[in-house]
Amino acid sequence: MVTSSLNRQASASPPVFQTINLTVLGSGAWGSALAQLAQNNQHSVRVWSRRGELSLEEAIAGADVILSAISMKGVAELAERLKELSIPSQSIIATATKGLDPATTRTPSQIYQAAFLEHPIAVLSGPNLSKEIAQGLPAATVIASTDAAAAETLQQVFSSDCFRVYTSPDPLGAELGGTLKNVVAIAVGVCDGLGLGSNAKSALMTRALPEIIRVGLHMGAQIETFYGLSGLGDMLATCDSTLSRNYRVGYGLSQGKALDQILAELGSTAEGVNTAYVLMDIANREGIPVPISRQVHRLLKGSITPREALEGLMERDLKPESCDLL
Ligand SMILES: NC(=O)C1=CN([C@@H]2O[C@H](COP(=O)(O)OP(=O)(O)OC[C@H]3O[C@@H](n4cnc5c(N)ncnc54)[C@H](OP(=O)(O)O)[C@@H]3O)[C@@H](O)[C@H]2O)C=CC1
Ligand SMILES: O=C(CO)COP(=O)(O)O
Repeated sequence: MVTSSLNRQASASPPVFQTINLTVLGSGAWGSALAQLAQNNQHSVRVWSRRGELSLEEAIAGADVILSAISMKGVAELAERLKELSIPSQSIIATATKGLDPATTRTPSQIYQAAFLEHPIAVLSGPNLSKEIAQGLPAATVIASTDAAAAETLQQVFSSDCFRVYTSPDPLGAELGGTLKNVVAIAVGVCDGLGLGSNAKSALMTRALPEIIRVGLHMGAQIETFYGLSGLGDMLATCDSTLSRNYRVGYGLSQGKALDQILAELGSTAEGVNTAYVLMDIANREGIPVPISRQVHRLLKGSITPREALEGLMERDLKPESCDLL
């Protein structure tokens, strides 16, 4: 197994990296783009999909890094299946999924950490619309882990002259920034679809950030992470792009389309829908104010119209702007 300490020569010399055996779980848009990035760096990459020919056991055999990039709905079951296989404790388990588990309200990294107490766990999260990455357009991301060596190993697996990878010690913060902004992207899609203008859009995103931070701090994340690439950065990318599936969900709702129809037309994962429901479970349970996400949740449930969602936000009690983060 390779760890970053093994990969590097003495500090005076330039780093020398070894080939890593990487298994990517999930051959969707994101899993495929990440596999390609690692392959471009000459790492040895296997991709597993539940519909593919490789068994899970075959796919992970000898892997230094196992990167899960499947939709949230499969994560808990996949973690259980992986637990049944004997994975050496040096193997890094990483996740690139942006979602929350409805049954436990856990993040993917929390699910993997609970299943693999001895393994280094890492999160890959950032402003990374997969289509742009697959086209080789420049981008940056964050690999976060409490195990610095694991984060550095993954940093070298994916870094290239068009993909700049930063490390962070806050996996939960990196993951929550990427996850919770999907709900905001739905709101912004509605805002654009209703033609509410740039002032409204800017206000929505800016007011959504303390909302995300409030939840993040409550769950144990670090505040500075939310001002970085995996927080603000990902919110800007997702809310500003028609490539975002979550944005397109909001846009479709603003045009009077039914949620089922929008999701069927998308044909791929829009995690913000499930996340809005789980987020409301957390916010209600813990008493965390999340007014924007609450309106998105009501809209997704069909309890209010897009216009009513907007009115609900504009008619709230007047208050100072100062960010009441806790
Ligand atoms: N696309 C993007 O730009 C980015 C996506 N992400 C996140 O990555 C995750 C995957 O997104 P993306 O690849 O785009 O989505 P896709 O819809 O393109 O692919 C989803 C993948 O998950 C697999 N999957 C779904 N359910 C299960 C299950 N129960 N068990 C095993 N595998 C399952 C699918 O397998 P099958 O094909 O067999 O259905 C498919 O490989 C999401 O959480 C998303 O938020 C994060 C950053 C960027
Ligand atoms: O997370 C993403 C960009 O960082 C992808 O956004 P969508 O899932 O909304 O397409």
